[in-house]
Amino acid sequence: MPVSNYKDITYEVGANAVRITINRPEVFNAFRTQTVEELIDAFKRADEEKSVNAVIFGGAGDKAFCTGGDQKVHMSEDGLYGPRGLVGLPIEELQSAIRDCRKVVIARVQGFAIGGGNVFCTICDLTIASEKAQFGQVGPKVGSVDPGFGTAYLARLVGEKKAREIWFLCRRYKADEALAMGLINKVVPHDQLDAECETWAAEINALSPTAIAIAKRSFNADSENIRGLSYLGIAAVKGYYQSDESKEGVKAFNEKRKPDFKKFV
Ligand SMILES: CC(C)(COP(=O)(O)OP(=O)(O)OC[C@H]1O[C@@H](n2cnc3c(N)ncnc32)[C@H](O)[C@@H]1OP(=O)(O)O)[C@@H](O)C(=O)NCCC(=O)NCCSC(=O)CCC(=O)c1ccccc1C(=O)O
Repeated sequence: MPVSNYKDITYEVGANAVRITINRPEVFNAFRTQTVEELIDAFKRADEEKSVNAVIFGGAGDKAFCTGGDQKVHMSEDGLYGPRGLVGLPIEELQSAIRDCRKVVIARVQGFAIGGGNVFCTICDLTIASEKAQFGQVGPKVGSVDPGFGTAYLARLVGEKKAREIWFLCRRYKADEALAMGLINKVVPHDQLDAECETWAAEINALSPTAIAIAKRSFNADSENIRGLSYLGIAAVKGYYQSDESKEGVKAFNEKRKPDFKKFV
């Protein structure tokens, strides 16, 4: 797919990094099938980019990095997002593309990193956040769950107790709390976020690309079993998405009311 055909994202090659940006600020950079397809294409393209060692992955506008799956699109009869992948958008392929990309992927988080957006922060190699950023999971509140990297790998970053708290309470965490729990690498004043990301990318760009690629593969190897778990788990989520219990979560979010899950159990 040529870069000029991207509708939901932008792709730019800078001096120190490729910048991949979700460009759907009107829905807080939530993703739909098209967004995920374009992101897969972009991360594969970045993997081949010879001039830089890093990717800066962000979301357009000031409000959100990414708030996960687009809940307006998810209001479908069959409970799925569309025609591709296990749940109608190939999120499992995108998570793999980010991990398989030989560049250091830096999440640039200026606002909300919620749901699947929080999973992106978990998977990216590094995360740099503005002091205005907020992190959290909403899955069990809106009829969803990530049964792979968003849970099992999250526990490796923040520890089992904290990971369970994140999923079982669905609270929001400020940037300094995310830093303290090990979810992110650095918090900076809002207006210094881009400069900080660029500084990190420039440092990385001075290093050996092959050594970096081997180090990334080696880090990944130790948690590679989670990819298998993820594929099986997301296949199970497909069945859950088709249930009335899950559909109630999506409907309630869109109707701006509290969900009533108990009536479906
Ligand atoms: C981000 C919020 C906390 C912001 O709250 P607030 O400031 O009160 O603003 P709102 O009024 O709620 O939102 C403003 C505006 O934006 C729209 N919006 C926000 N997020 C979304 C979204 N994800 N989809 C569609 N639209 C969104 C909102 O509707 C408002 O628009 P109006 O037109 O003005 O009404 C809060 O908004 C929030 O919590 N958002 C998150 C919503 C959510 O449910 N996200 C999806 C979670 S589930 C998921 O991401 C799974 C996706 C997936 O593909 C997957 C599947 C299976 C396994 C794994 C995965 C995976 O890992 O991704």
